Amino acid sequence: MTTHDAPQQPRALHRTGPCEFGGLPAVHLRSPDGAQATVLLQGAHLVSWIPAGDEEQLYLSPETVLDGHTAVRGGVPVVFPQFSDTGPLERHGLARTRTWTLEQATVRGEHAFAVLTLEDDAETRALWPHAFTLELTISVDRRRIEMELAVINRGDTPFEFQAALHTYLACADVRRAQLEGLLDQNYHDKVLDQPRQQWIDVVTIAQELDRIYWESPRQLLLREVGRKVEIRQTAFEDTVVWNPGPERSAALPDLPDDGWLGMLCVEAAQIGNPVRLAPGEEWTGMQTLEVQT
Ligand SMILES: O=P(O)(O)OC[C@H]1O[C@@H](O)[C@H](O)[C@@H](O)[C@@H]1O
Repeated sequence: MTTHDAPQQPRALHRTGPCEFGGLPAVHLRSPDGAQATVLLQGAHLVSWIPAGDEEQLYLSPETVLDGHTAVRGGVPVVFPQFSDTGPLERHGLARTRTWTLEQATVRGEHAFAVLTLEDDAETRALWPHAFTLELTISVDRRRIEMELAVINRGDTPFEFQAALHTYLACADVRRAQLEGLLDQNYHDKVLDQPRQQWIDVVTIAQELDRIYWESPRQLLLREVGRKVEIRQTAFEDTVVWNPGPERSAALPDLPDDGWLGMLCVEAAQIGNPVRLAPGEEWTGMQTLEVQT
């Protein structure tokens, strides 16, 4: 099935609580002021964020496969415990294709939030032999969304992991968008497979771009005509900026040929220094998006 655009009732009618999205189990959030978000249980994958009085801020490919186990193209995939193909696991790890448990979905004060968890099982231990709990808390209010990923070592030996919140921001036309705030930053250019330094303050997209900015600033700004989105991260040390450009967009089966024009991934990531967690320890990282007026 490739339809994601058919939540079962008009979005405005959804309240905070379990729902379906494209036929899959999901949870919907709606804060008292009307900010909304929808999260699939598969991967704890945020597929929609609509700030109060505004429009959709995330890109979700109309050609993504929604079958409950194939990686979803767009929204916010959770990457864990391996970034991309840097290790032996499936690309971007094992969290995005597994079904998480919805622990809580509620409205408190001005916020609506949901908590989803994933624990190791025989299948994950066969791939990655560690006892862990992941907890993703997503909270919306007004013009802001916060995504907090917690990783807990529940085993009796230490483990190391990489992680990312692989956010696909929607763009009207990415060729006219600017990502600001990365001046002077060192990065690894994955397209050229070379280390580089950012020598102008804005990143613009005209073709494939795939970069890991090391120990990046905590705050960036995506600017388009009539729109500014602030992107903040805490604890995540690195930031990945990715757009497939026209050729890869045409080659990816779950993205329309012109899909690259409508998206820019700005990912809060922990790649260069994998986190080492001793038994019982917990690590928490957060990405916050806020639409500026
Ligand atoms: O197609 P996937 O597995 O979702 O990955 C998408 C992209 O994710 C980015 O994080 C990587 O830097 C890219 O190299 C990769 O192509």
